[in-house]
Amino acid sequence: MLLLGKLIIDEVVLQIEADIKDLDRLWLLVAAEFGLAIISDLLSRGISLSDALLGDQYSIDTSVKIIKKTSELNLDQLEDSEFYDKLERARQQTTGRVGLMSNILTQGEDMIVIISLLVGVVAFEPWLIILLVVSIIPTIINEIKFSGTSYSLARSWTQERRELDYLRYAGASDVTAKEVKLFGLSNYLADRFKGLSDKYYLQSKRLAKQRAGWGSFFNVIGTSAYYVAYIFIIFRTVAGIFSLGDLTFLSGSFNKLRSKLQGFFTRFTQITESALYLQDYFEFLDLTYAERDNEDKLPLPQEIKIGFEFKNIGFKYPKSESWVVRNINFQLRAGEKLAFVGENGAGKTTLIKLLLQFYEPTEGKILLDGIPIKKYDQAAYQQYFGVIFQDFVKFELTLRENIAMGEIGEISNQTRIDGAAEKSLAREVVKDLPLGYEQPLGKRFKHGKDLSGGQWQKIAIARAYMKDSEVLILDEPTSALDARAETEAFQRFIKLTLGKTAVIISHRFSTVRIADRIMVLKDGAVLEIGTHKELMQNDKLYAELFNLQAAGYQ
Ligand SMILES: Nc1ncnc2c1ncn2[C@@H]1O[C@H](COP(=O)(O)OP(=O)(O)OP(=O)(O)O)[C@@H](O)[C@H]1O
Repeated sequence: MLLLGKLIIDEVVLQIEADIKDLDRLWLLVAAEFGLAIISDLLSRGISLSDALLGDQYSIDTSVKIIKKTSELNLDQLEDSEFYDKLERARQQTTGRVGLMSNILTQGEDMIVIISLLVGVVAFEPWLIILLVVSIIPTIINEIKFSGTSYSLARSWTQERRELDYLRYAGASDVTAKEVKLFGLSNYLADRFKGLSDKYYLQSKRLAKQRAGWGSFFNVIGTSAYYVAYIFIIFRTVAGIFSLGDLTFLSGSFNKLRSKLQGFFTRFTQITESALYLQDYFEFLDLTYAERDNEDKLPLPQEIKIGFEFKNIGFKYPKSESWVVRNINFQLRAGEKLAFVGENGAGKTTLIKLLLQFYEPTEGKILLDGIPIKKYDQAAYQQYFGVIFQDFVKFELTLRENIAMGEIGEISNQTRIDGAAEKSLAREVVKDLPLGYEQPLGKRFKHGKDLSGGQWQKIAIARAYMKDSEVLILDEPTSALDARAETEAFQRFIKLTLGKTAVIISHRFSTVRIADRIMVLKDGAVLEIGTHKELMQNDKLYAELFNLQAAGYQ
């Protein structure tokens, strides 16, 4: 287009001076420039379109990959703060990294322009190239230096950024709103947020100022070089060596070349920066998990014959020095309902996590029908259990989805969902909701309806009933249920799980006494185990706690 511009100007000057005007060539040139303008516009629109589409695809793809990867990892990795840093950095890559792709394509495009312009400039005035090089080198060095530094700063702040996210959430979310208002915490949280973010702001401000300062300085050098070239071209034009067209072509080419070359090298540093960020994403995808060799895995027994046995189990959480449980020996017999009782922090939930193979015991082993549970395929083994944890998830999805999460493949099986809801007393909840099973739950989305703690719990229990699992584990499943519902829920539970193995963790002794046997944990060790009657006769901690609660009701 620059060249056509030059030719048009030269032609116009020629025609002004000519006695007999022939404008054919001029129109031809204008038509060619018009054609080029249209093509160039179409091309740039095509590029923006493909950028946008690729961007969407990329962000969908990376998000899905991150969700899948997270599910592959072991629980100890998920509970680790380093993991969260990696996840946070990877999550950031789900948006905004598309630039890398379009940047690479733009490099190709610019390369063509640069080569054409170089050829043009060299043909007219080769030494202009030296000026050009002088003008852009400082800018390149500046860019390379600062892009690395800004990446390092962003990376070293991952922890703090997570903390900022958390503070923002704590200060402004429906979940925390009640307490934040009541205890007047908003100023405290806002100040903490501001204190921390100000520190980051100061560091990044310093860097941004340096970058801008040096950038402007080097830009002045570049612009000066351009003007030296420009003045030289003007002189040559006035002297009649260059035509008016040459003047516009050369000054235009030089300017364009400078900005294109600058852009070319800046983009290189942007590409490196993007690649550094992208490296975080790949690092996350490459996270390894202690893969168990799946060879020689035994098939799970169709039916539990003997039961589970904890043999001399001791466990420390990763990165922790203290034993949470130690010297644990007990049996969970096939078909029995065993209750775990113990003070807060005694290790009840931890034993469940070990039973489910979320963690490996530090000492000892757990057997199923006499065979160490490690010998079974882990995924199949975990399918054996229907579990409701005390901190079960309240999915802000529909009621149907919330129940079906127990066995998601059966989401359309109405009989199964009805059955599960019936068993867990969740039917009463469904009846009260205007949209029934299709009712979105929670406050986050349109038409969402929040439930009471007990209603959520009934739905969570339904989730456990969705699956026809061999072993049921209920970790404080009825803590939020009213007295009548709790009794009813437990009587149903006992009836429905007749012949099935189950573990119940509860602090309510009225519930616990229904179990076949009760295991009392204290400070990570088994204090006593037996039937309600036996433990009462034992007259130790169980009897003491039972009487304490019973006395409270009198
Ligand atoms: N992921 C973890 N990492 C490190 N320590 C943990 C972790 N989870 C629990 N603990 C510690 O292990 C101990 C036992 O916790 P656990 O949840 O098993 O107790 P619990 O008997 O179920 O208590 P509660 O009745 O309060 O539910 C506690 O001291 C707790 O601090």
